[in-house]
Amino acid sequence: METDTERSNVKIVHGEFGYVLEDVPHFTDYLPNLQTFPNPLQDNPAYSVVKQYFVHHDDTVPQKIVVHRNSPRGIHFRRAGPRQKIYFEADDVNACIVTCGGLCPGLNTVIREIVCGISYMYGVDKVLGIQDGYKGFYARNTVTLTPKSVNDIHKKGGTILGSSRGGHDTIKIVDSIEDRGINQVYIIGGDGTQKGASAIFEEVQRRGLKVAVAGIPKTIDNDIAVLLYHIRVIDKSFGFDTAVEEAQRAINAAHVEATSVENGIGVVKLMGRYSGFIAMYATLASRDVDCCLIPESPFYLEGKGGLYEYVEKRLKEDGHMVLVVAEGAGQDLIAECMKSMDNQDASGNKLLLDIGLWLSQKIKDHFSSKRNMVINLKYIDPTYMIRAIPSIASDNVYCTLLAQSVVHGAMAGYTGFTSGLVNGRQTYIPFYRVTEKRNHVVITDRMWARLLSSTNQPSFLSSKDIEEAKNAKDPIEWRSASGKHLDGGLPVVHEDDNSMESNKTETDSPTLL
Ligand SMILES: Nc1ncnc2c1ncn2[C@@H]1O[C@H](COP(=O)(O)OP(=O)(O)O)[C@@H](O)[C@H]1O
Ligand SMILES: O=P(O)(O)OC[C@H]1O[C@](O)(COP(=O)(O)O)[C@@H](O)[C@@H]1O
Ligand SMILES: [Mg+2]
Repeated sequence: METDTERSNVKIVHGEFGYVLEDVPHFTDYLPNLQTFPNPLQDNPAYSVVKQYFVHHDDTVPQKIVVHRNSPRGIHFRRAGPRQKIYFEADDVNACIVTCGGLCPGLNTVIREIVCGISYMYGVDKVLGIQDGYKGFYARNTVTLTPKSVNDIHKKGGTILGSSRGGHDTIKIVDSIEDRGINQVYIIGGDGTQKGASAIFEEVQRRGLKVAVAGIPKTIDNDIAVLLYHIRVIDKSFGFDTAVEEAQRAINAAHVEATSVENGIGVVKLMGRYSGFIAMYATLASRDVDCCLIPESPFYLEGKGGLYEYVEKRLKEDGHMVLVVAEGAGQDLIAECMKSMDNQDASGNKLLLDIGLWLSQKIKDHFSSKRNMVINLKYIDPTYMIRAIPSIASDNVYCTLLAQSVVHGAMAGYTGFTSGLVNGRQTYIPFYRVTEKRNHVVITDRMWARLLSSTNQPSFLSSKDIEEAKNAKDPIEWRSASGKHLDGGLPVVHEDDNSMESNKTETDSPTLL
């Protein structure tokens, strides 16, 4: 892995008492003597009562908010928001928006708010929608987006622009950007998309183009990492709250089914290829779940402390149970039973075997053949229903903040950045921080302990596992040390420095997500 000093476009500013600013690239880094313009917001009636129109050039947001008396001030990110000087005149802006990867509630809200924000705040009226993801740059027509055409789209699920996996061809994409005279590119997508955005930015910079490339992080799985020394930076991604809310309906149905019959078991599969955040938060929110299984925490079926034993205990005590399983959980167990296919989708993501169906069948077989018990198991797979709905109110507000922030950043000449919420403040984060690793539930962290104490389920960890997890250099990826790779079977790359520090800080991190 590239270190910070080897990376291009790394802008680190050091200050007193261990203050560090991880700054984002700006046009002026590679295009000197650009003309600037006064920000039209100062004449905008919406801002007329705001005491301070513009973000102070020195405003930064700390990544770490729990500090000790003598600890250094640590890493900061540039605060998002309108700047006094901007690098585009309204008539010169030719913006485009693209959505890539899997669906996520809130995509249309982000599109709407970029179009409305850039139009109402900056007077820009040329915004193109790129259809069907990255490949749309060179293989599809574009659509014109206006505040009128996007007015109601936040009420619909999905993305009005369409999306896709695969098809990222940096050269063809940047050729298309140049040919169309586009000078602001807004890219909405997950971890793969942000990697693609970073490649586009590098190529744009190499060609010396005055084109702002800005990302808006999207992931229903909450697996966009933005890790600094193993501490999560972005609080959460949009659509996540909606997904957790919608998952409650499936869990509730499973609970009703399970409580209505003798020895009822409700199994609900939720999305989460590599990260079990939706399953974890849906479980914590619901209180009807007796067991939550996620990719980060290994489990086993047979014997003492195993899943079968726990299911039997719950049935004997309560007469029913509800089990939530994230789609990436237990893949090592299925692979032992079935010939692993090792297939990938067009973007290179591993195609998973269906844990929900497999586990349901295993439980049925166990109780009928080995325990001679009659059970009634109902399996619910609401995964695509959850991500196809429009976003709920809190996510809509969040999408608006992300969209307006990203527009302010691009107008101010920042580029190669993703907008993100850090400790409740909107910030600009350099691409390389978003693309380094995936975000995972840290099972040595307090949040997973909270879940275990809420469901009262076994941890399924042996004392050897616990020791390994606690002593792992990287608490997020400890399973890889024991040969169980979370990230699609690929070896996980570790950051070697600061790992001891990370052990301490991650455990103390109060961040919910
Ligand atoms: N390492 C990469 N470099 C460039 N583009 C990538 C990379 N990984 C994924 N992409 C592109 O990003 C898009 C979305 O990626 P995908 O993994 O499907 O979804 P998501 O961004 O939601 O994780 C696809 O068009 C894919 O080709
Ligand atoms: O849309 P597909 O190709 O069926 O893939 C399903 C995957 O998409 C997701 O919903 C979102 O994944 P991305 O954020 O990587 O696009 C995952 O939870 C799920 O594993
Ligand atoms: Mg992804």
